[in-house]
Amino acid sequence: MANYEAVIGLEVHVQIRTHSKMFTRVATGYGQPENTLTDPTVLALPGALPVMNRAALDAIIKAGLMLGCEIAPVCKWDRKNYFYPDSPKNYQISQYDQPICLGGAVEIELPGPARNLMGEHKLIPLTRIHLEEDVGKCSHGATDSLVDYNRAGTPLMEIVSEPALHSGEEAYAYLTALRAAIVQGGISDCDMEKGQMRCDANISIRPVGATGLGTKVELKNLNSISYVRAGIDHEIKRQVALIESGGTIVQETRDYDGLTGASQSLRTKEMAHDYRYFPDPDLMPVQVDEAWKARLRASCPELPFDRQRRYFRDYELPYTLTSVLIWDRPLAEYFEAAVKAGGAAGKARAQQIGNWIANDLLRELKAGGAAGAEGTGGAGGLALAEVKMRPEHIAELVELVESGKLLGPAAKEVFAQTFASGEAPLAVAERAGLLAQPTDSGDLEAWCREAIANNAKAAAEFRAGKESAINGLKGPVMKAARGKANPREVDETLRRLLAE
Ligand SMILES: Nc1ncnc2c1ncn2[C@@H]1O[C@H](COP(=O)(O)OP(=O)(O)OP(=O)(O)O)[C@@H](O)[C@H]1O
Ligand SMILES: [Mg+2]
Ligand SMILES: [Mg+2]
Repeated sequence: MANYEAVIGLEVHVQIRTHSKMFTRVATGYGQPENTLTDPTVLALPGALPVMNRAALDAIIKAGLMLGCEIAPVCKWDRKNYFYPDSPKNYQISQYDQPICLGGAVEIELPGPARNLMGEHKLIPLTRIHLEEDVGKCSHGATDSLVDYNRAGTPLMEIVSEPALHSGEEAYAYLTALRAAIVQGGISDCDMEKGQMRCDANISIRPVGATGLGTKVELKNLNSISYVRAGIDHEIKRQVALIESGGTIVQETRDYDGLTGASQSLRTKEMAHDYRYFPDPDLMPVQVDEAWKARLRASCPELPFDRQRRYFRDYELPYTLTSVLIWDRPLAEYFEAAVKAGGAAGKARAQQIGNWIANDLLRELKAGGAAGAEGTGGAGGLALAEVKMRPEHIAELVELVESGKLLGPAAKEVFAQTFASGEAPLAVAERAGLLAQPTDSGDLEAWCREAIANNAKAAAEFRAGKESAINGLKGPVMKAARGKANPREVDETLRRLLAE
């Protein structure tokens, strides 16, 4: 293994979330009764003609702009000819030599040395992104086969990477980042279980130091990001073992079974299709002008890693907290709304605000039963939009804690009640008697003087410059106050008396 380097390029197919199909107005959908989402165009009845779906074009241009692609001023449609029952037209409309998006890159993060440390970032260059139509679905029985055309004609974008990945781990990071960008851009939900995102991995190996490319093997049917990682690592080992035992790699397509961890050949190069691409005479080329691009550019959200850099810079958030927030756009926007609601103090308290969201709010969301939020592995459970606790409530809660009006356990209780009812934190705390008792300043001063007198050593240490020695005095004061004193007032009073 040490003598070989793996080279991997990924082809990722993503179904664009549109109401209607790519070239006709019949609805798209999943889980409907078989062959109900069809019409003469989908079924390729004689005389039916395709009409482009502008929403699908908008979505792919947006994806291209988010990933830094060049948007071709003119692109065209080609027929990819092959016969298989899942494509009733006998060809698939795709884009061959003039795709709509060229170049671009996906920024990835590899696992860090520890969970709380950021890993290495890399830019994985893209070759192209083009638009095509999805095919139907065949189910093969023992003696017969059935075909369902509901999926046929769904807008599908194919994102092709350069052969620039080198391990299953890198492919995993690439798919994670790509999926987040597409989901956060509102282009697709990328649910792999529903086939909304599918990945083929092209894998070759070469001696370390070589620059040419080895013979590639294409792995198909990788239906989860973890299976892609496992399938690639398995294929790299298989190729190295084959070469080391004196064999040669044949160009072929293999099927990797994520459950058994084994792969088998589906077809070799000799059986590869000759697609006889030619321009589709029924469709005009597409011209994308500056105004069209500008309109979509304005709708592009910030990419997760750009958001993370902004959180480091503006709020000095710790890495672990940012990596909870950035992968789920509604969650990140909720956090930013809470910081904003905190006004001038919000920015300084961004970390406390983030902690309540990442720990307490997410725990409640996950425990909730409603439909998933964004599907990026973030919130899950209850959707953020349905939550009664609003961002301003988090800001108010943090303000109460920071000003010493709410102590730890009481703050948790207020959180639980606000989450359940949507009643504002201050109102909850007042009604339930959870506010820290305003201590009589005379009492507080007396307790503090007593604590200083009874703990002369700690007092002397503090006066000599040992900052932490003050904690040794707070305990006795709190005890005298039966835990009800405002910690900030205790701190201030002790400091004032110690400075006398
Ligand atoms: N020798 C190689 N080793 C690893 N990856 C490769 C190699 N050669 C090409 N690739 C990668 O394989 C992928 C080829 O995808 P592309 O869609 O261009 O062609 P294809 O697989 O022949 O077409 P189809 O869409 O019909 O499957 C790209 O991601 C590319 O980076
Ligand atoms: Mg391809
Ligand atoms: Mg391919």
